[in-house]
Amino acid sequence: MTKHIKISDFLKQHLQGEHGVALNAILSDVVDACKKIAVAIDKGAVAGNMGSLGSENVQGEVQKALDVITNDIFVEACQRSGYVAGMVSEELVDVIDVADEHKKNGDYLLMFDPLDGSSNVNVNISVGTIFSILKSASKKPDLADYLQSGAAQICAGYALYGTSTMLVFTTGNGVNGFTLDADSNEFLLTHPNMQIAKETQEFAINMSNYRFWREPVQRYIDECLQGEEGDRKKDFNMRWVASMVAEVHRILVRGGVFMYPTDTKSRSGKLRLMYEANPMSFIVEQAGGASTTGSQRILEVQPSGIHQRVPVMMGCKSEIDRIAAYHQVTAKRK
Ligand SMILES: O=P(O)(O)OC[C@H]1O[C@](O)(COP(=O)(O)O)[C@@H](O)[C@@H]1O
Ligand SMILES: [Mg+2]
Ligand SMILES: [Mg+2]
Repeated sequence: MTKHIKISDFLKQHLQGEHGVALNAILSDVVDACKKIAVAIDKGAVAGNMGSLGSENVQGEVQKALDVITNDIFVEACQRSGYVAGMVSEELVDVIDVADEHKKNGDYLLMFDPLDGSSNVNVNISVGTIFSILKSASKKPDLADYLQSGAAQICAGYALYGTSTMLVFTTGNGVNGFTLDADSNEFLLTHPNMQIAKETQEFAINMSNYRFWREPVQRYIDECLQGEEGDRKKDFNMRWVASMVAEVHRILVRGGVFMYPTDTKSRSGKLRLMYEANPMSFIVEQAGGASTTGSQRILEVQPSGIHQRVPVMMGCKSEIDRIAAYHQVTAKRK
């Protein structure tokens, strides 16, 4: 059997330089949180974790019990290192100020979606956790410290609770994937230097929104559907898991594009910039892919709010360039 490197050894070996010590400590806490979340999800109905609560989150979405449980696990675990000054969670309206006694060297910010794809949780389909780390200008961050573009991220990653539990992350030096070994309860490096395939014949989009999309998105999908008989001269396959983490992971492993564009029902898009689109865009770009709103590289979007939404198209670079070009054609015509 191949001997895989443990994530703790990988962090020690690879995280050096300005942020090395802090990232090592923060990521160790993230690893711990994701292991605990995996257990909570795994226990499922046995622990009574699978229902909906009466409450709504900041996005007006009905909260599942696991949305709240996973949020609490993440917040609790990730203030231990002493390096995190504040956090933003999909599940909480306001920023989370980390108490002073936990802020030894706390000038890093952690944005996260504790449970991505939560509509899949009680039908036993893969879900995930997404996180992004920024450096704060101050140990007592104000709103402006949080509102940095995705290009400023120093680390981003996700955990996927699927057929295996995996942790995938980047610190701006490629993308590495680790699988949780149930025997040792350690994440082991199984997917070094993940790269997105240069060509693809697979797209992921919620087709039920077709009639609400703008013209460039309809054009791109129409051409995929025309297959061999159309301009693309090849057949395309489609997937839609409805968990962004699972879709992006599939794209890292076997290629493709993922799209949640703006449409006439949700004019700003559905996905959240700071803890969904930005971290996934950083990972996708680091794996050789691309990511756009249609008119702008996602990592260059200047946030105006911590829960801001954004249209998202990401994956295989040549396909994303094509989609962006279709948006330009429409924009020029106006
Ligand atoms: O149900 P829809 O409209 O297809 O949306 C699916 C999308 O919504 C999300 O589930 C949003 O994530 P949350 O579960 O964290 O709200 C994405 O993961 C996924 O791509
Ligand atoms: Mg999500
Ligand atoms: Mg969520």
